[in-house]
Amino acid sequence: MTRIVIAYHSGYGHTRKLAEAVGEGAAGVPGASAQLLAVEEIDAQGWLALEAADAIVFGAPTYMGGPSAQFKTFADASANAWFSGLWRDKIAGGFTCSLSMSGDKFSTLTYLATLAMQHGMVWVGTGTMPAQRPGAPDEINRLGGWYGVMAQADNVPPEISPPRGDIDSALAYGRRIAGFARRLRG
Ligand SMILES: Cc1cc2nc3c(=O)[nH]c(=O)nc-3n(C[C@H](O)[C@H](O)[C@H](O)COP(=O)(O)O)c2cc1C
Repeated sequence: MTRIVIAYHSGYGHTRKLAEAVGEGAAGVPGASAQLLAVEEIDAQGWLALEAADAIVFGAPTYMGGPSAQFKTFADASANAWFSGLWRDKIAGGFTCSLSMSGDKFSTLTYLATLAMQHGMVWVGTGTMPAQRPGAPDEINRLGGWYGVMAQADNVPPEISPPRGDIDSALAYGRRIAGFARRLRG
């Protein structure tokens, strides 16, 4: 079984919707399993799950132009795994959600990729074609993100926003990550 762990923080539930979709997409690939890990609650079991993973997908909301402080606390704590090379050669990816269409989401994604590179992981982008109608709420990759999944949520409950297109983007990304993990890690 190829193991995909989605290590995410979500303050108000919007990024969690993406985490769930990435997990659903990944778990739908034959031979793959997915586990969601809320990084602000991580314990010894959680660190072991990350160590055993074939792929880790990082998710954080964009707060003040970067990943949330809770995610950064987790990233800093991952220095222990870094010292021993525990995440080396694992597949990696990332996603973020913010209020504005841009909102400096790219800054968050580049940070997540940098974290993966520091750990010696292999980053996988979305590989998605641009939306036919950019910005349309039901379109996959409506915001044109290739580094990782970009989502936008209005200031409403997560059941309403981010819209279908962003959820579908996260589903497709989960499938892509699991596919790579299957091929490269077995
Ligand atoms: C402290 C804070 C900082 C934020 N900074 C940004 C920002 O830089 N860009 C943006 O577009 N939205 C920003 N937002 C809005 C959030 O990114 C947005 O509400 C997102 O959907 C929250 O995701 P979550 O529910 O997973 O926490 C900020 C929200 C908070 C609470």
